[in-house]
Amino acid sequence: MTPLSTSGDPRLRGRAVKRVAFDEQAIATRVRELGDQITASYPDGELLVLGLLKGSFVFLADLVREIKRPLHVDFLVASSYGAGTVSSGNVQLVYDPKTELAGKHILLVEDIVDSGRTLQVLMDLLRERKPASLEICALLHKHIAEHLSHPVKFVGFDAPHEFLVGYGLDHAEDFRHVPYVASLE
Ligand SMILES: O=P(O)(O)OC[C@H]1O[C@H](OP(=O)(O)OP(=O)(O)O)[C@H](O)[C@@H]1O
Ligand code: HPA
Ligand SMILES: [Mg+2]
Repeated sequence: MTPLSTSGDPRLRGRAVKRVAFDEQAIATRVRELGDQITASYPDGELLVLGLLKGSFVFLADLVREIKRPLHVDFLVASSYGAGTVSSGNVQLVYDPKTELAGKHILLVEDIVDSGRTLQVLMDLLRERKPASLEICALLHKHIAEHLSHPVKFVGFDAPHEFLVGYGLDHAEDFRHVPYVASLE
């Protein structure tokens, strides 16, 4: 972990950051590696990258620019944390993509896998749409999910067991625009 002075960062609303888990440079390097891995993994055919909002919006924007093959992008919106720091257990699908999924290679992009409840609900739903393949790419994985029926094929970083913010991740909607990933005091 990088000890870092973020006390003067005006994006933090005066909240103290306990530590920076992944800084901008580490994230950029890892996203480039993930892009290369994904580029090399897919055969011909239609690749649809499905971003899970809101949390994945920053990661998705960086990641797709590192995937060197044709692809389309669409989004899902799901929510279960609200203003809390633990899953409510109630995963609400707020927006369902209109794009046809049948016969396409679907890559679901997540910011973080924590309890795994979000992925469990969404993977069951997406599988029913008969894609040619269905895989997950997550920037962060806490490796505490007990009931994930589908392995996460592409993982950016193993994440510490702390509540993290930044690079798309929020606490009560704050901090999504912070360019590094940090844990809060
Ligand atoms: O593995 P889990 O315990 O289900 O947690 C992971 C999910 O929780 C967060 O979403 P949130 O409900 O906060 O919505 P958001 O993406 O709009 O912030 C996060 O962005 C992931 O999608
Ligand atoms: O650690 C986290 N931070 C932000 N959002 C989250 N959603 C699940 N886990 C987290
Ligand atoms: Mg959230």
